[in-house]
Amino acid sequence: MENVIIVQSLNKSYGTKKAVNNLSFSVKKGEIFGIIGPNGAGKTTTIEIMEGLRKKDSGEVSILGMNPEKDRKVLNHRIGVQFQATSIQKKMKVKEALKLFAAIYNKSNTGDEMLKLLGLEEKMDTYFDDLSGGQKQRLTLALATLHEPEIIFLDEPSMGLDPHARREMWNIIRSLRDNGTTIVVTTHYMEEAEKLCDRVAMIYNGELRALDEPSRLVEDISAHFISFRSPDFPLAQLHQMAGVIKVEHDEELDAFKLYTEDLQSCSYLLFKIAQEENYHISDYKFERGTLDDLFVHYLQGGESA
Ligand SMILES: Nc1ncnc2c1ncn2[C@@H]1O[C@H](COP(=O)(O)OP(=O)(O)OP(=O)(O)O)[C@@H](O)[C@H]1O
Repeated sequence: MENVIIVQSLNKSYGTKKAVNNLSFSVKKGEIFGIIGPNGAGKTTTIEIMEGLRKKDSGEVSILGMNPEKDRKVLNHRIGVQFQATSIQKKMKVKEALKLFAAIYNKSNTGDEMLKLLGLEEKMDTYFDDLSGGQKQRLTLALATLHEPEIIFLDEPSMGLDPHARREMWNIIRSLRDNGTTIVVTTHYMEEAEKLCDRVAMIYNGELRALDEPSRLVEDISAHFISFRSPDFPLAQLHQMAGVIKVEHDEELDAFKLYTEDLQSCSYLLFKIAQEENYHISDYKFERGTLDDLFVHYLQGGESA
């Protein structure tokens, strides 16, 4: 599949703070590409450089074969950027905001189909400030897509939305993708990354830590674990067990989590030791990790992908 975005060895510092550190990735046409990472990881800086809103220090960024710094005017008509709700005037009506953006993009229509999809038809005469959080987010999405861009950049699109509104937002984003639009989305909701994105890049301290389909990322060895309770299994013995990568222990609950490369042989060993030493095990289960687990693993371990 064709790459519509290529980022190569991107660097950006603010004074002595390195916000983006030698970052490289590419985005394929028609995918939902997630950029995930904790607060301050460099997500906004990266997305704003791609949008042409921020200057890079070094590296290459190609958006639809163009340079976002030099070709910004042309690119503005081919990419859509979802602005933060705070950048829209409170006393502007929905229809006025739509007209304004239509004028900016030289479009005569105000995205009627999109408005229907977003459920905003009834809200045309409502002031922006009187919309609910979900409606505001949907309006900013409508404004970003009015000119039918080929790529849409969304910075935390479901921030502040309740779970129902968040799912609605995901459906809208998926339908844009299904119509051939490429979507780049930053999020720090791991569930959003897992359920919405086709591929995710995990960044931390401005560096790429992992990049793959969410389901393949959680296939990562460290994302599998065994959980059980035991009042007497010595923690030190678990640490020494072959194949164990990490042990978590909740003393209050006598609960353990063993992260392992090999669930089967680790389980065999666990029960073998318990049998020989007469330790007690209960509530035993295998668990497949989620992106949340992987995220915590990378943050704690700090290993590179
Ligand atoms: N204009 C700026 N001046 C100085 N430092 C900045 C500026 N913008 C961002 N930073 C710093 O650069 C780092 C990366 O910030 P950035 O906003 O890109 O991260 P982020 O992953 O989007 O974080 P968040 O999820 O909190 O929005 C942070 O340490 C931040 O404090």
